[in-house]
Amino acid sequence: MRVNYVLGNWKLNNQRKDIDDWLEVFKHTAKAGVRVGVSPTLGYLDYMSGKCEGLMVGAQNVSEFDQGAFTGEVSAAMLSDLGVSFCLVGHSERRQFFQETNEKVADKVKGLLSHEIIPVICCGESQVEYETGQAKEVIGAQLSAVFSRLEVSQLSKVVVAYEPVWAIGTGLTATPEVAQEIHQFIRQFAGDFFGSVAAQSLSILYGGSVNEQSAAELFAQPDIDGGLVGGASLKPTSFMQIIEALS
Ligand SMILES: O=C[C@H](O)COP(=O)(O)O
Repeated sequence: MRVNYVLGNWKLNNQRKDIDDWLEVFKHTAKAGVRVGVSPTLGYLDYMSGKCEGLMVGAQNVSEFDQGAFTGEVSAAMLSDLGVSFCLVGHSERRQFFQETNEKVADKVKGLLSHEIIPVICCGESQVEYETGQAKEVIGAQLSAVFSRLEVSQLSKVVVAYEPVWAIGTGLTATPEVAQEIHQFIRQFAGDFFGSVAAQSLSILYGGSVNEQSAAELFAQPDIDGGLVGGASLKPTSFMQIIEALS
């Protein structure tokens, strides 16, 4: 049985007062097999830690380096020291604006695993790649860089998030059928590397304009194991309804 996740990505939003207001409203009752978390910006990780029972705190990025003269970076060891449970890697905004390559993503995943932080490996195609039928090829290249450096025993310790770039922040959610087709492809692709039994243990989340209206139908798909939620996670009531949709 796979673990299901609903993870919020607050991106470059929410200062202390906003976090206090969010936590005031957000209520969460733990459900078996479901993990819930949010990722504030780096500066507020410590502030968020331990503020809400059953709510994991995650980071949005990590350095591929352990330590040294790398101004402005934060290592996996430091995230672990701050009590971080999961960390996004390879988010399309980092690939697009911060030159995060497939190889860097693979290095980051290795570093996070060595500190027992769950890497949430983001992948997904651009609009042009989607329209020209290249989605699977692009996602395959993104994931093979990571999978080729993992042991089979590590597959259940990572999470993959499929986030079509054209659906992020646009209000254009992929249809449940389109999302399911790609999730099924990702699971088969993992199976080619690690075997089909191991691939069944891989949690694959969908991200891209998930909201309280679209969540239930997406999460009902057999290979969709929850969501990575951006904009809607900033509103605690919406985020709670999205969590409720995962039953
Ligand atoms: O990490 C989250 C994704 O970028 C999705 O963002 P969104 O829900 O605002 O489209």
